[in-house]
Amino acid sequence: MSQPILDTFGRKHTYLRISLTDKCNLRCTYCMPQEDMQFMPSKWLMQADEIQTLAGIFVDLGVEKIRLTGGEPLIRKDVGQIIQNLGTLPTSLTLTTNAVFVDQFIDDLKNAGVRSLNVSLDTLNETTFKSITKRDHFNKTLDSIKLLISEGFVVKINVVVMKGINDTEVNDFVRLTLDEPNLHVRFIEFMPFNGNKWEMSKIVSYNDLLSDINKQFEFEKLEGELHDTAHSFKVHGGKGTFGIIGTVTHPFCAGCNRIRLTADGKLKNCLFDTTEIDLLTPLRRGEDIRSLIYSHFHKKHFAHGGHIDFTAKEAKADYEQNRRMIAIGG
Ligand SMILES: Nc1nc2c(ncn2[C@@H]2O[C@H](COP(=O)(O)OP(=O)(O)OP(=O)(O)O)[C@@H](O)[C@H]2O)c(=O)[nH]1
Ligand SMILES: C[S@@+](CC[C@H](N)C(=O)[O-])C[C@H]1O[C@@H](n2cnc3c(N)ncnc32)[C@H](O)[C@@H]1O
Ligand code: SF4
Ligand code: SF4
Repeated sequence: MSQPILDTFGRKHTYLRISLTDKCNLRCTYCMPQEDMQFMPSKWLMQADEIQTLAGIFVDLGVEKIRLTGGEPLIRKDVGQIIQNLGTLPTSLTLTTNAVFVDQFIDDLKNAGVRSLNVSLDTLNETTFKSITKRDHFNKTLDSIKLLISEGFVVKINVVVMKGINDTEVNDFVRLTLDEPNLHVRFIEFMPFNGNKWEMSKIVSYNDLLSDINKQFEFEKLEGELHDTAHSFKVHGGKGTFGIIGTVTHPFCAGCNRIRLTADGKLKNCLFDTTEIDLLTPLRRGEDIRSLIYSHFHKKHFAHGGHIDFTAKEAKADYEQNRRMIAIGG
């Protein structure tokens, strides 16, 4: 194996998130705020064999876990093949998905050794689902989650909590975990991206979430790893867990091990860093991309592309120039 991907803070980057597309069948307001989005032309996208070659290089540089994301990874026509190809690499493979099309890929997922999927579902109310996602797929999403669990997968539900939208449902989500050992719920603090009308006052903070949950449940904190996005908790007597991803008030940058590859083959060293570099063109030209990868991570900032506090004026200027979440790969 080659040298690992280190930054100047000594963080080792072992977790690769590959975005397969910036397209999606939903229109979640916090992620893709406009209905009429301009998507990347298909010819810009990494092809299945290029994804496999790039992933292989990252595995050689120490990547131990690959997550497919997007946009919606499961709307890509060749996703079944991509999953099967990546399943041959010596890493764990997983996906973050809205799950609407997951029933078509159960065998591909099993054959590729996928054991756990993260599924976005922000509400347990059909009307609220439609107002957040602008689409009518509530029942299909719930059925997909049930199917995944019945097929033996571990499911983590991602809930972006927004004040006045879905914050009254937090304890209903926690209740779902009580009887199901393979179901985990993570509440996420709403983050700012270009055009998503983020304001600090719209987030429900880590502390507020915990005190809300504490009104109905007794729970204990679980041990975790420094690189975990979520702090996890277990309700006394419960079987599953709940977690809080405190992106804004409890950032987890100190343990960051994340590498991002956008659907058009750009390398991002941080979700919020705008200085991405192109890997696809040099790969197509047969050039050595390892040195590009090392040097890009050598320039990585400690947190959030250089800003700890999202409310600072400079941070706002930066996140407004950043890609939308959908085009980064969440
Ligand atoms: N600030 C920040 N937030 C992130 C990052 N990666 C993921 N998130 C947030 O965490 C949420 C959950 O991400 P997932 O795609 O489910 O993956 P994960 O939490 O890294 O995955 P596991 O810990 O493997 O389950 C996302 O929806 C983002 O809101 C990151 O690098 N930085
Ligand atoms: C961009 S989506 C891509 C994968 C897939 N379409 C899905 O929704 O799971 C990945 C994750 O990013 C999260 N996300 C998107 N925009 C966000 C924001 N503004 N703040 C926090 N999380 C966000 C979503 O909730 C989802 O869990
Ligand atoms: S969060 Fe996922 S499902 Fe929702 S618009 Fe973004 S990419 Fe699509
Ligand atoms: S904001 Fe950047 S540094 Fe912090 S955890 Fe996310 S990718 Fe890593």
